[in-house]
Amino acid sequence: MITLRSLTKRYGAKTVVDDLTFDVEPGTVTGFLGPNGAGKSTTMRMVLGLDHPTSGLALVGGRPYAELPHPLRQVGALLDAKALHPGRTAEKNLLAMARSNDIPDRRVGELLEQVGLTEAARKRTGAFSLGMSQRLGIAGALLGDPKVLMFDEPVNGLDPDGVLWVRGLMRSLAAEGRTVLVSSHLMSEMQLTADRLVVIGKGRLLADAPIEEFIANNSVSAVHVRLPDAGDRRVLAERLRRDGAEVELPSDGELVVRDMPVERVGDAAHALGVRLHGLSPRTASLEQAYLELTASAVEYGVSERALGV
Ligand SMILES: Nc1ncnc2c1ncn2[C@@H]1O[C@H](COP(=O)(O)OP(=O)(O)OP(=O)(O)O)[C@@H](O)[C@H]1O
Repeated sequence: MITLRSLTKRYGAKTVVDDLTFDVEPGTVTGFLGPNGAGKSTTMRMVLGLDHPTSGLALVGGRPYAELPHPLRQVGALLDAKALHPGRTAEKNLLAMARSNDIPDRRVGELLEQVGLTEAARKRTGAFSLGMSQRLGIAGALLGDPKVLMFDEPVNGLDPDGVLWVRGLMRSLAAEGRTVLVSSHLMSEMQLTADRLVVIGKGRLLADAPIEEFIANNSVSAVHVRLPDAGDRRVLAERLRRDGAEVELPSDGELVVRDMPVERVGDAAHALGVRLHGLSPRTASLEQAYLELTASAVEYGVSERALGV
């Protein structure tokens, strides 16, 4: 378990992590999201004792990182895939990590195999592609068989096969009861991987919720109705508006209904005797919900004019 309590980090006058309080629970994959510069990496660095909090606490299994006797056996992390010794081989990089934490040498071979790097074991990591470095970084995180894992953008640079592999790995680590915190800007990937989301913006906590609840709370879902008859369309729209729904008529033969569950829309159509060709509830994607929530917390955004909207 990772525990943050009023965690705060200031650089000069700038507060980059601002009073963060949340728990990352075992047995789940928790997605850690936020716009560029929101403070995700700084938060992870504080959990790993690489940055010191200005105030507040960052604990792993109830203790600060500095008090963990064999830290790699308690918490594994991939923060920067290129933070390897470039002149050393993949195997030597992992061996150095293993020996400094009393981890048996045999784990190195096991991990290289698990991440698909057995054939590159004796290559210097300076010549590795970003994807290979990511795999080696993941091997390093898993080396001590830790209960807590943190991955900063783990699919960055991976091919589709690699992305699929990371997704399966995160899910299986959580299924083994481990605590998994993973940051990514790829919303579609997060929607497939995470159980829970923690979202921050400008260092502050914006949301901490199960993924379905997050989407429901931060987006508008709608019911799309298709009707062949224009008269029926008007009659149904009027009735639904009277019953409190917000109704749009975006194109011929279609109604978009908000603020009303699909069952009530269907019942209203039935009561009026109007003929339907389609009735479908549409839920917003995680991406839509995320953009809605973080719109005002984007620090390094592109103006609407530049986007041509
Ligand atoms: N050593 C430092 N000195 C001064 N400012 C820093 C330092 N490290 C980070 N920052 C600032 O802290 C803020 C948060 O950065 P951080 O890398 O934690 O964000 P992030 O959410 O991980 O962003 P990204 O998604 O772009 O990786 C940024 O404004 C960054 O410029």
